[in-house]
Order: sequence, then C-alpha cells, then structure tokens
Amino acid sequence: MSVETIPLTAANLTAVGERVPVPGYDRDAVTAGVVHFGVGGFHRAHQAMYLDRLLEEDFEAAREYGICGVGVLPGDARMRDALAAQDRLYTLVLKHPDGRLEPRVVGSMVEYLFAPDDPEAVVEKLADPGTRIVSLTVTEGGYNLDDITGQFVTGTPAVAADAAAGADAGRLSTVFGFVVEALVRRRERGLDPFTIMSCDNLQGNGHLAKTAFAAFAALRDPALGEWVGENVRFPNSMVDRITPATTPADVDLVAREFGIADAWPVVCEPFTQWALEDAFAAGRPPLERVGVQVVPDVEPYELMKLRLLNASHQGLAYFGRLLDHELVDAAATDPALAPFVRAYMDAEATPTLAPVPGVDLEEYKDTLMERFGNPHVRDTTARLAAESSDRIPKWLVPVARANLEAGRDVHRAAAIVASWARYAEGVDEHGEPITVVDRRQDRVLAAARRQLGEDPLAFLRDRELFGDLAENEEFTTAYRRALDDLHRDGARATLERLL
Ligand SMILES: NC(=O)c1ccc[n+]([C@@H]2O[C@H](COP(=O)([O-])OP(=O)(O)OC[C@H]3O[C@@H](n4cnc5c(N)ncnc54)[C@H](O)[C@@H]3O)[C@@H](O)[C@H]2O)c1
Ligand SMILES: O=P(O)(O)OC[C@@H](O)[C@@H](O)[C@H](O)[C@H](O)CO
Repeated sequence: MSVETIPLTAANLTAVGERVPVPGYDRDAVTAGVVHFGVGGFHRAHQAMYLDRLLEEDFEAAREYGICGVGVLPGDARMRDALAAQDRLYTLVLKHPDGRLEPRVVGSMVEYLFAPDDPEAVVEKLADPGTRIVSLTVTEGGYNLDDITGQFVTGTPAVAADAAAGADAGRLSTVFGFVVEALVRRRERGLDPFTIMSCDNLQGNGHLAKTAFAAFAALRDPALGEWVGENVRFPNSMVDRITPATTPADVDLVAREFGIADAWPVVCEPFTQWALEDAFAAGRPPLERVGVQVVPDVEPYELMKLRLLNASHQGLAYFGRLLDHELVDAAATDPALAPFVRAYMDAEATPTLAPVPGVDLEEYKDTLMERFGNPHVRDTTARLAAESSDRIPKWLVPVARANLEAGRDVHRAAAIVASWARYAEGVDEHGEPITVVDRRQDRVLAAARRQLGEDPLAFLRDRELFGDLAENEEFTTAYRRALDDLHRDGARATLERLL
C-alpha cells in the first residue's frame, strides 16, 4: 500500500516527523556562523550531519553555528533550487550492510546563497560579525595548486579575473575572490578574521588552504598575502564517510520507503569519522561532544585514510571498470581484485604509515574492506575513477615514492597507475567506450594514446602528475609489465599474476 508523499518543507516538519526523525530544535533560533563552499553530497552527509547532531544534543552551544551554504559554480543552481523549495532541509539516509535504512531529516543548514545571483551578498555574509568559520569541500582540484611545486597557479582565468576584480564584488566568481574580499572588509571594520576549515581529501588540507588563500591575497597586494598567512587560522582535518552521488533511484527510495518528497536527499554508509585539528581563531562548536576527534596533530589520521582508503579506491576504480563492475561493492568482493587491494594496503601503504593514536591498523583495513563491500551503498567505480589526475598524484604517488626511497616493493602501486593508463585509452576489454571524466582529460587521453605507439612510458612522463617516476627503473619495470599484461591478457589475468 503506498502512502501519499509529504513535500519536505519547514511547514510540514511535524507531519514528516511522524515518518522519520526530524530536528527537534527550533531552527528559527539557529543563526549561520558557518559559511560552507561546496554543498554537495559529502558536506551534507558529514559536517552538516555533525552540526545537526550537536544542535540536537546541546542547542545553546551550537545555535550560532548553523550553516549558510554557498554555491559558486553555474551547476550549483540545481542545489539552490532544490534547497530553496524545501527550506534547506534534506533527508540523510544511512544504508547499513544488512539492508537496513536509517533516515533523518537534517536541519543545520539554515541559509543558502548562489553566488552568481548576488556576489555582493556572499561577500557580506562572509564579512558578517556572526560568521566564524568558512568551511570548504571544493574538491582536490579546487585549491588550484600545482602538484609538483605546490604553488598556487596564478594564471587560471577565473583566478586572474578575481584578482583583477579586487573589491568589486560583482565581478567575483571564485571561492578565493569571495573569501579574501570578505577578509579585507572584516579587517577594515575591525572584526577578527574567520577560521578557514578545509574538509577536502588532501594531505595537510589546512596547510594547502593557507598556501592557496595567502597566495591569492598576495596577488591583490603582497602585504595582504602576508596578513592572511599570519592572521587566519587553517585547521587540518581528516574527513571520512563514503557518500556516492544521489541518483533518481535514491529520490524514489525516500518517497517510497518514507513517504517524503525530497528533491535531493543524500545517501551514504553508516561509518563516519572526523579528526580535526584544534586551531580556530574565532571560536568553534564543541564538536567533540558528537564524536569528532579534536586532536593536536591530524597527520597520522590523514595519511592512514588517504593512503589506505582513497588510494585503495583508485585500485578498485580502474581495475573494477575493466572487470565490468559498475558498482564498488562488486569490485571490492571480486575474487581477483579484493586480495590485490588488500595486498596493496598491507605490503605498500601500511609500511609508509606512522602509528595512529588509538587505531589498530589491521582492524582499520578489515573495516575498510567491509565498507567497500557494503552492497547497499551502491557507490560507482565511475565516481571513483573521475578526476584521476587530481587523485593519483595526491594519494598513490606519495606511497610509491616513500617505498622507492626506503627500498621497498612498488609493483602494486605501479599496477594501479598502469590500470589508470589502460582505462585512459578510453576503450574497455569489449571494445566499448569508457568515458574519462577529468579536468585534464585531453592531456591524459593523448598521453595514453601516445603510449600505444612509439613511447611505452609516454603516460608516466607527465611530470606534473608523476614527478620523475618515469626515470625510476624499478617503478617503470613494474608499470610496463602490468600494462603489457593488461593489453595482452586483460585485467583478470593481470590481477591473478600480480597476486
Ligand atoms: N563523497 C565522499 O565520499 C567524500 C568523502 C570524504 C571527503 N570528500 C571530499 O568532498 C569533496 C566533494 O565531494 P562530494 O561528494 O560532496 O562532491 P559533489 O560533487 O557532490 O559536490 C561538490 C561540490 O563542490 C563544488 N565545487 C567543485 N569544484 C569547485 C570549485 N573549484 N570551487 C568551488 N566549488 C566547487 C561543486 O559545485 C559542488 O557543490 C571531495 O572532492 C572530497 O575532497 C568526499
Ligand atoms: O571524493 P574524492 O574526489 O576525494 O575521492 C573519491 C573517493 O575516494 C572519496 O570520495 C571517498 O569515498 C571518501 O573519501 C570516503 O571518505
């Protein structure tokens, strides 16, 4: 028997609350002290969920830390419209491995601004005395840093245009332009700067954010760059919760299972973790009360997560697709791929890690394999294989480099890079096209094709992605062998040999 769906809005919350848990706190009394750039699936499954939990458990401590989401890209108009129609409420559905669904309506986002509609409003929101934290999930590429030099890339057209626009807010379009102009206005008005909190999957995400924002500010005025570097705090963090892109099937599921009409719910795994450096200038919510690990040094947590989880995701992505797996759980339980990924974790990633306080790495890896294998999350190998050129250099290449320096084995990391090169040829093992989604798509595809001709290491020669790995004989031998095997025998036989 189907029940009539209730549109998710603030006015309907009592009725919705008879079907799923909803905020029990007074959302009208929540003010937005956190401005978040990059309101996608992950932010809504993670930071917004923790703040919602805190609002529920300790309203007085949290009420000034509601969220104002900001979208700066044209594609964010969809999020603007979806959230506007439902008073910034959305349903978060945890998908347990046994099939159980755990829904909750999250209420911590109380404002949303679409920057192209009114750029000045974004700057003024940031400059508002009530804004204490500016958080970011703008993807790995969003920091605009050169992978080799680590320097901010000043020549990107949007960045150059924002630097030239300066205080003319109407012409701003990047996160750098908005945030730096707001910092200038705060300084002029005698207000303390806010804290900039990166929640992207980057090692030293706070340090990298500092490099990027200080360098952008220096483009406007070198003294301003120094001031940002010296006066703004940038906590590092490790964030974790596997959150696939929402599909139309998820929208249907929320309507069918819970009777809620939600244009853009979020689905994710039940696991969640956030290790956060306690480095806030203008106050912070007591997130430790809702399970966040507030620690003095985040680096061991970051390295553990990026090298075991995210780099293993790269191991699952290309081999998985070449084995015809659309879904990550199928890739992660494939009898040829699962032991390969686990062997990469054990033999190559783990030796590069320092002990992590309170974590048993063997248990952590067991849990990862279980998380990858959760059949209900329905994460896709296509999601994991997108933007490879932002991911492989940041997560996997550092593992290979550390092992080469220590004289340890690198053949599994080399094989994962080879699987990316094979994938980037754009054709699968049945001759069907593979759609490569990457901001450096042209370059990557061209290198993969060149490699099929006269130069077998053409793909690896991109120094921006791989540094000098193409000159390392141990790495190139393993890489060429894996690639030759992939071409001659296919992914399954290659994985079997690698074991
Ligand atoms: N999805 C996950 O499982 C997960 C888990 C941990 C961390 N993360 C981090 O969160 C990031 C976003 O993941 P998601 O799943 O929410 O993706 P998503 O595609 O759902 O959302 C990304 C958001 O970032 C915005 N964005 C992208 N590039 C930008 C730029 N250059 N400037 C400003 N905004 C930009 C987009 O407009 C969108 O709003 C990841 O790149 C990763 O660093 C994701
Ligand atoms: O989202 P990205 O681009 O950083 O990377 C893809 C996945 O590896 C990532 O989203 C993981 O699912 C996530 O990091 C789990 O916490």
